[in-house]
Amino acid sequence: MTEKPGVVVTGASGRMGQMLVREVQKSDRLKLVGAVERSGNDWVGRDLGLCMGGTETGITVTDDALEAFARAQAVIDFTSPAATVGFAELAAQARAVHVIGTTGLSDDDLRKIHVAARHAVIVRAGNMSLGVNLLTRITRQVAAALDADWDIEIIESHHNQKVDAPSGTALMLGEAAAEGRGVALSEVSDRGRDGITGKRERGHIGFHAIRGGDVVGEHEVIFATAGERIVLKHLASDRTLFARGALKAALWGQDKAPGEYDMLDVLGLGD
Ligand SMILES: NC(=O)C1=CN([C@@H]2O[C@H](COP(=O)(O)OP(=O)(O)OC[C@H]3O[C@@H](n4cnc5c(N)ncnc54)[C@H](OP(=O)(O)O)[C@@H]3O)[C@@H](O)[C@H]2O)C=CC1
Ligand SMILES: O=C(O)C1=N[C@H](C(=O)O)C[C@H](O)C1
Repeated sequence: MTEKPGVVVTGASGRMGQMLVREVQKSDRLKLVGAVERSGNDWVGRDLGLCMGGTETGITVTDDALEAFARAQAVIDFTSPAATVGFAELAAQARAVHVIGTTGLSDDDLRKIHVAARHAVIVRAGNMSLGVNLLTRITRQVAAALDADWDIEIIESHHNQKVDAPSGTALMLGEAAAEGRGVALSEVSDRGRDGITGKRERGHIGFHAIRGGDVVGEHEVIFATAGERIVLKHLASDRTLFARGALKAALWGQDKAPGEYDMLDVLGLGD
C-alpha cells in the first residue's frame, strides 16, 4: 500500500485549525504530520493533542513552518492574509500542495500567491463547501439570463469574531454574478451603503455584511426587479463541511501540475 500523504495544519489553534486537525486525524487517506502556529501563540512547543484537551499525539506545535512543511505533502491553511502569503512561498519551496481557505486577501497578496504557484500546486477558495461552489454556478447562470433591470444584492452573515468583509464567499458570488453579466466586478461593486448615497446605480452589485453571535456562515444573492425577486441562499451550520472540502483539495492536488486551482476544479464543477 502507498504511504498516505502527510498534512500540516497551520493556525492549528484557530476555529478552523482545530476542525481541520480533527478531520485529518479521522481521515483514512491523509496523515497528520505537523501543526504550525504563530510565534508567541500559547500552543507552540506543546503537544497538539494535549492542547486540544485530548490525549498525546506526539506532534509538537511549532512556529518553524518551513521545517514542518518539508516533512509534508500538503499544507492546509486557514489563517490570516499575511501568514498565508508567507506560507505560500514556504509550501512552494517544500513542493507541498498548499490548500488556502484564508479570506480577506488583497490584490497584492493574490499576486504573491500567483508567483508561488509557479512551483507548486495551490488550491484556493473563499468557501470549500460543495453547496456554495454550486451556488456560484447557479448565480452565474441566473445573472446571464437576466438583464440589468434586475438589481443584484449580496447579503452575508457571520459570527462576531470574523475580521474581514465582505466575506470570501460573498466575493465569489459577486464574481460569479459579474461574470454572468459580462462585467468586471471591480467596476460595479457597491459595498455597505451608508448616508446620502444617491439612487442605486443600474447594473451595480451591492454587498452587505451582518456580524453577530456564532453564525457559521449564511449567504443570499438577491435578484430584484419591478414586482418580483429571486433569492438564492446558502446556509452553513457546521464548520466541518469547510474542513472536509479542504481535505478533498489536499488529496486532489497530489498528482496535479504546479498552478492555481479552486474548488470548482476539485469538485469537477469547472468549465
Ligand atoms: N474557505 C473557507 O471555506 C473558509 C474560510 N475561512 C477563513 O479562514 C480564516 C481563519 O478563520 P478562523 O479559523 O475562523 O479564524 P481564527 O482566528 O479562529 O484562526 C486563525 C488562526 O491562525 C493563526 N495564525 C495567525 N497568524 C499566523 C501565523 N503567522 N502563523 C501561524 N498561525 C497563524 C491564529 O493564531 P493567533 O490566534 O495566535 O493569532 C489562529 O489560531 C479566515 O480568513 C476565514 O475567513 C473560515 C471558514 C471557512
Ligand atoms: O470566517 C468565517 O467563519 C468564514 N469565512 C469564509 C468567508 O469569508 O466566506 C467562509 C465561511 O463563510 C466562514
